[in-house]
Amino acid sequence: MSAAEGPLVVGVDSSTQSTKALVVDASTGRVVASGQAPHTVSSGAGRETDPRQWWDALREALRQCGDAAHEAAAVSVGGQQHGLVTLDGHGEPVRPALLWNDVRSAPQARRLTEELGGAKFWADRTGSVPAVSFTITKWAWLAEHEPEAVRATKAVRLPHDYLTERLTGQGTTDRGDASGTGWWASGTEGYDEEILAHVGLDPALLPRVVRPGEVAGTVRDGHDLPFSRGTLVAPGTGDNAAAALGLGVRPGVPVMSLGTSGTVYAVSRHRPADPTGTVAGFADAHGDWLPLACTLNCTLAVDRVAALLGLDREAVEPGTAVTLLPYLDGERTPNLPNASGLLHGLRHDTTGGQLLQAAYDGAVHSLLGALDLVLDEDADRSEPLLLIGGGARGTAWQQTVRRLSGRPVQVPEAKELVALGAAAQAAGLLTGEDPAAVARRWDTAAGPVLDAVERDEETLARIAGVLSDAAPLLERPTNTH
Ligand SMILES: Nc1ncnc2c1ncn2[C@@H]1O[C@H](COP(=O)(O)OP(=O)(O)O)[C@@H](O)[C@H]1O
Ligand SMILES: O=C(CO)[C@@H](O)[C@H](O)COP(=O)(O)O
Repeated sequence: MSAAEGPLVVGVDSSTQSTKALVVDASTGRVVASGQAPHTVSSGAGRETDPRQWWDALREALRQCGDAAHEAAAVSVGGQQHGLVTLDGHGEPVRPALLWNDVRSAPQARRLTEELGGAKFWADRTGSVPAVSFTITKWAWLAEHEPEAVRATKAVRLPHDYLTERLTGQGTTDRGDASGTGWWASGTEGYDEEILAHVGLDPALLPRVVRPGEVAGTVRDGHDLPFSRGTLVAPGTGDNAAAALGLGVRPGVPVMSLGTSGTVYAVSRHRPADPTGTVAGFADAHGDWLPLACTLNCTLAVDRVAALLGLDREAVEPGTAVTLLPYLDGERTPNLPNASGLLHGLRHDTTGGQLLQAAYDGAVHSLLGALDLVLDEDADRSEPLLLIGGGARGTAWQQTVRRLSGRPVQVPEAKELVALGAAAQAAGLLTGEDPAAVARRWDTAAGPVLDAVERDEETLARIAGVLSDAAPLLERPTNTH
């Protein structure tokens, strides 16, 4: 390995299934070392992870990076959005974190929306109508189901805040991740005291919101990570905002991420406020906005269908007339938290490969339905769709997105765009540059462009028809939720 040209920085992606760490040369963007370690998510009715697993996974991922991590001059943590981390007076978790894909708080999401002036009030005030993923719905669920846990809580954090605080000893967050809580007012860019009072959450329990470009703190003594005391710690952010930074996207460029969650988003200069709730009006980590739509069922759901069929995930076959709505975890886009998977149109001659293709089609249909809504009106519709996340490696995913979007699709060669975005934020702290400009200098979005093909309108219309006709079934709770 050749010597680095500039200082080294560390970028972390603590996402739902695993933690990834990259040591990056701040001058060139070259990844000098990397590591990855898994965490577990509970199954059954809820989705929970003990936050201490994230710390242990971070330690293991950094161990895999070897000596390079010791030399880092700055570090930044990107993390899965929305998770509710409740800490006691010693900074220890009161209980496991409730994750973004835990749908038990669906009644609380509905109730909160109604109690405080309806969907338009929420969209105007916070940028988003609270969906089942949002932190505020989880806090309301906890208050109702485990009041003793709420009483024991002395600090409320998001996943990336938890890790950053263990590094610095200070409770901080950033505008990107704060905008996914439901208690951050996007108009004033501060905590919304009326909303907090409504859910009985003392603002003193919340972290300080660090501004873009500001230092969150420095690495403290007494931790078990390979950083030196005094290493700069950047604000960090939610994983989607980190990936937007990591791609250096300019307003109007659409991104689709295929991971545990599926997301579509674009940077915008305008503060979003969609009262239908399809688009979440998040802030980005940069000072702009990140209108975004998110599905709960993406790579894990399609991989599950492949496993049930005993097929490799690439063993798709064309010509399907089957519709598979892969809502194995309930769904958020469309807003059907009680839904389960639904299959329609099965015939004697349907093959396993066609069923698998139907699962891909169903997952991608949900995301594409929201794509136009996250883009500003004046966005250039011929701009390639940037495809990222673990699923973007798969040919079946790439071809499905291409066929159903009718757009050119660009697949960046860089694999870990969330961790790269965090690294760009850390590098920006050292050099005083805009982190998105750092990422553009690193050329992180470079990769092959698959030309546009004619959009498969027939499949899109068939799926939309089944979705609409099956609405009462999809709204009905099943006995597993
Ligand atoms: N070569 C591949 N083809 C298709 N899917 C893949 C491939 N490699 C990984 N994946 C999928 O990527 C997912 C993990 O993506 P990732 O973006 O790391 O998830 P998350 O950030 O949500 O933890 C896995 O669920 C797996 O199904
Ligand atoms: O809830 C959302 C976005 O609103 C998810 O995108 C989470 O941020 C989880 O991300 P991954 O672990 O799938 O990357």
